[in-house]
Amino acid sequence: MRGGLPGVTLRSSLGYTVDVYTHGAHVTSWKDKDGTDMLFCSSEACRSAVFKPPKAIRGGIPICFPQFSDFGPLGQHGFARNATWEVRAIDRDVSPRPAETDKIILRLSDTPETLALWPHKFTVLYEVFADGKSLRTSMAVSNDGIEIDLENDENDPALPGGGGIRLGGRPMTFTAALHTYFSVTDITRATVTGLRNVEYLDSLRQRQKFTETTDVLHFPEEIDRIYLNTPNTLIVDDAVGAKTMSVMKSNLPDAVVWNPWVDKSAATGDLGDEEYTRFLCVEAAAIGTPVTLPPGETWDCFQILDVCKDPTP
Ligand SMILES: O=P(O)(O)OC[C@H]1O[C@@H](O)[C@H](O)[C@@H](O)[C@@H]1O
Repeated sequence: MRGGLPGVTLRSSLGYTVDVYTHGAHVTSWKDKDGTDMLFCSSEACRSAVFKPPKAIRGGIPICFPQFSDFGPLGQHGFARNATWEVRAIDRDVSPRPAETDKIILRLSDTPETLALWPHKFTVLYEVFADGKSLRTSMAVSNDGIEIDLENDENDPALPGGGGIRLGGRPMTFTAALHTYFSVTDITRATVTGLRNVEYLDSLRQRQKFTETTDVLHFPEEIDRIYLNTPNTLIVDDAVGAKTMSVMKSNLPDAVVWNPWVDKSAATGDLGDEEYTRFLCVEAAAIGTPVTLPPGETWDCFQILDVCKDPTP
């Protein structure tokens, strides 16, 4: 694995491979059997790809949690992408249909460092699943802020009110995104379909709200938008390389569409000057309405990335 970091390569029954690192629970590639990557990852060749924790990896699927962008007091995109996650399970060909599934489950929970930044006890389980051509990533966030009131034991009939467990933790509120960098051959020829009539916040215009008028979105310039309450399936078309990918998302109502274009690429240390031409971020997200999770409860989401049309050889 790059940078000598710990990680695994998942393999699907159709010969697809998916690289996952414990640093950031970061998926960095999703390749077909011919080695074509559906995801972009900044290349070592152009002094980019910094695989040095705690810096987040540029490309693949960074996890933005518990904060998207600057929507709160934490650092940009929260701390999950900078943290080292624990491997909970690796499932290699153990299903009744051999070679049908190959997955890893990673876990992140509060530490003294996260509690100093974000005062909540939590667990995130993140599952990456290479299934045929598709790549499924799912996340379950639990609010572990439960306090058992030992003074109020339900087995003690002498206590007033019948006793019981008191949930003394506080609700926790967060925003999140699966910040997928799709690989495209030429950004000026790539498109995203499925956002017509969807309202968006334009991050390049003080996050003012607009409504998308076009069904097939093209990219002739920088874009940084948070589309709110989108359809659950969006299509990313590479056009030139002729590969077409879909994003199917659940419990992630929003979608960020981002490409930094010339000036911001040049100003981004871990991105080659020309690399903006080769990716398009479409990020399944929960931003417009932050998630508020009561103590003891769990919130789940997932995205399934699929190849609708194979790349031209
Ligand atoms: O450079 P970072 O922190 O990885 O963020 C990349 C981009 O991430 C996108 O999700 C944001 O909408 C952009 O505003 C931001 O520039």
